Amino acid sequence: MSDAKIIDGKAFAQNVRARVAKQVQDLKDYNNVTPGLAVVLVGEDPASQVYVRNKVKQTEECGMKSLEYRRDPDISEQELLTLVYGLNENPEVNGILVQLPLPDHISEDKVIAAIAPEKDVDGFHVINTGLLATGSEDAMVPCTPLGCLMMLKDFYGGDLTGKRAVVVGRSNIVGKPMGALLLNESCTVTTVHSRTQDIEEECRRADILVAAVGRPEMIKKEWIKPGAAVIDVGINRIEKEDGKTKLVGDVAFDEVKEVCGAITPVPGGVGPMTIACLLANTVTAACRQHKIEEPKVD
Ligand SMILES: Nc1nc(=O)c2c([nH]1)NC[C@@H]1CN(c3ccc(C(=O)N[C@@H](CCC(=O)O)C(=O)O)cc3)C=[N+]21
Repeated sequence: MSDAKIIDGKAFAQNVRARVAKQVQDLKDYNNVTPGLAVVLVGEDPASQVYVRNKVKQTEECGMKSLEYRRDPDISEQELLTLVYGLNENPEVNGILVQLPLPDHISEDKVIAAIAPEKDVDGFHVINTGLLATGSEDAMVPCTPLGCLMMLKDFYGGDLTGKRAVVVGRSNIVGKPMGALLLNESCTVTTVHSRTQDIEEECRRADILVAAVGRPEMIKKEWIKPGAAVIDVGINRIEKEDGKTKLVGDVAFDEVKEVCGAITPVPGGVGPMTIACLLANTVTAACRQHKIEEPKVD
């Protein structure tokens, strides 16, 4: 069997961002609109800081306005809600992202529910979840699943009809919306999780396997149907023998790439696509708010 295609998420994301930059330029030139993305970061989690810095940098590189709101971890829930309400009303802000997780004393559900659904570029609001579940084009689609879908469609030449898709993990931010998206693409979708009886056997049936559980290198070669497309959403920091840390996915990349047809690496796979899709969603949101015909995202 020929070697698996290593899907270059970094290059793919660069393409998406170039397209977004062009759309932003058109919005400025023809509609006098500059899309704006507000990112809210509570606390000082170093990993979150890195993501936020990347988001801000790439937002600006695409020609959009970036607004950053950093708050101390002891901010009250009410204060955070008030900040979100203000962003809902701010006409310069087309997209709002509140970086998760939030400190324990703040209800993530309440904060997400406070975001105006049309500015919810994460696609976490129940209005958007519901629109996605009912197959509506109007849904804001969560960035990570959207990025995964774009890479899968590219690999399969646009059509996923009839493929057996197995999603490993049932989180609200990845697993569930990923399953809904693949179902909307007419895949036969199975979601497996920690209570599934024989995960390995379920996975072996998959033409498309999306791993989003947060368990380092859990998915082994024997779990893979030869030729399958494997999308690795996991980002796990593990310690090497020499004491240094490295990033690995939920998939045992080196062995799985021997049997699968295509695979995304970690880093350089899904992660960069997540940010690119956030920028694409912000353009979509800006178009909808200004009643401008929106560009196709995938
Ligand atoms: N409301 C909200 N929306 C999010 O989308 C969100 C969030 N909260 N909280 C945190 C997670 C995490 N996340 C990542 C995005 C890009 C990379 C990324 O680009 N990773 C690089 C590697 C980065 C590194 O070296 O650490 C890669 O995979 O190649 C990683 C993680 C978005 N998140």
